[in-house]
Amino acid sequence: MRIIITGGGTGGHVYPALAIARGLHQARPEAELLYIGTARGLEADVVPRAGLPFATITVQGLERRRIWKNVPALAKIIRGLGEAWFQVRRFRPELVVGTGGYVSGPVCLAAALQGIPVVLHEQNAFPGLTNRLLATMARAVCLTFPEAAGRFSRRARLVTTGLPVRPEILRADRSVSRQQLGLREAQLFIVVVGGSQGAKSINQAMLPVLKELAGRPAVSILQVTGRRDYEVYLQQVRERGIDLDKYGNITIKPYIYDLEHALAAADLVIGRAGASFLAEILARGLPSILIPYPHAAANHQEYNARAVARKGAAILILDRELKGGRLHQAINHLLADRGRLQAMAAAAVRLGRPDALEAILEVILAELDRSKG
Ligand SMILES: CC(=O)N[C@H]1[C@@H](OP(=O)(O)OP(=O)(O)OC[C@H]2O[C@@H](n3ccc(=O)[nH]c3=O)[C@H](O)[C@@H]2O)O[C@H](CO)[C@@H](O)[C@@H]1O
Repeated sequence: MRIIITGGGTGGHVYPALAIARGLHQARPEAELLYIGTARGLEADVVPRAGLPFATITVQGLERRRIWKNVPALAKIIRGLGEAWFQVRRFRPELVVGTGGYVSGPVCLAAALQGIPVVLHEQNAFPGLTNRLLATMARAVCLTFPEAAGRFSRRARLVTTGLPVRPEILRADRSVSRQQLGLREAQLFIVVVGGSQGAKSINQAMLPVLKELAGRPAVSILQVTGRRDYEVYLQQVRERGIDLDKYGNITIKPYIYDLEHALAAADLVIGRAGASFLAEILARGLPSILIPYPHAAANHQEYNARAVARKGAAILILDRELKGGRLHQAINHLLADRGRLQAMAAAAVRLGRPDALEAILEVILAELDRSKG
């Protein structure tokens, strides 16, 4: 059995693709996999590292608003399609899985035109352009958020599966993690993560919160600032007279590699609304305050956050509202209303899809069986 996986550019497309590749490898150890990406995207680094055979094609992004601007790039688009056509012909896969990003466009199109079944995965509540264009050619589109459905053609076959979360996040044990982090039973643990790059605006909005909660025995805070802002932020914390060593209930870090322990121990999460991060906190049933990154493509993080907030699992604050002290208010509100926090956690449990990978594999394997039969 041969399967092509494609998707790339950023981690948001590459990591779900890798998770699906690993799942397929486990479910069908005999399957031969080939990952097709670009030489410039993150996939060129992480896919070979993960030990997967990797091939590249040339791609050219499409201009979304001014369609005529794509004309000069036409030669490159045609070249990419030719390369994709050749790779698909040569490998002769039984199925192609696309997780979005420009590169998956020509690969999935070439496969569909050669009569090879295609299954797509969409990570966001506002679907990406490539997946929207490919949807009707695909046998199935696996959605993370059911809210994305309205943006696809009615002819597309949509299945809500969720987004695969790394196994460490699902496995981490709450009491072990709390013990490791030195948290007391009754202490409310707040984890603040501004996305993998950090978020300056969230850091700034946290300063008055840290000032108020420093030394409060009932609360502990872990704040991840992002590497870029870390040193400057520590300086700002000191300037506010917050002595981290003296109080001991606030920890500030530039980045954490073992986020699974922090999430396993957490009672409340504050963060951006990237699809992976949301899938992680929902899979752990965590209530959250979400502040979508306002410059994400098509403002998709706001759509993600709204989908979660509408179901009662999160409080949504827009980045531009941070200056007015909304974050501080929301935190105080939740600290005073544990019932609300519990209700939000229950809503998060209902939304979480710890079985997302299995659900996606089920769709893929059913398509493989169908095309054989
Ligand atoms: C800025 C932007 O456009 N981001 C997009 C990108 O997200 P991208 O994948 O970059 O970011 P996400 O927020 O979805 O995930 C961040 C990842 O970093 C990890 N982490 C973060 C901080 C830390 O200290 N340690 C750590 O391990 C988190 O566990 C998570 O797995 O693709 C996603 C899927 O298309 C989109 O939904 C996001 O909006």
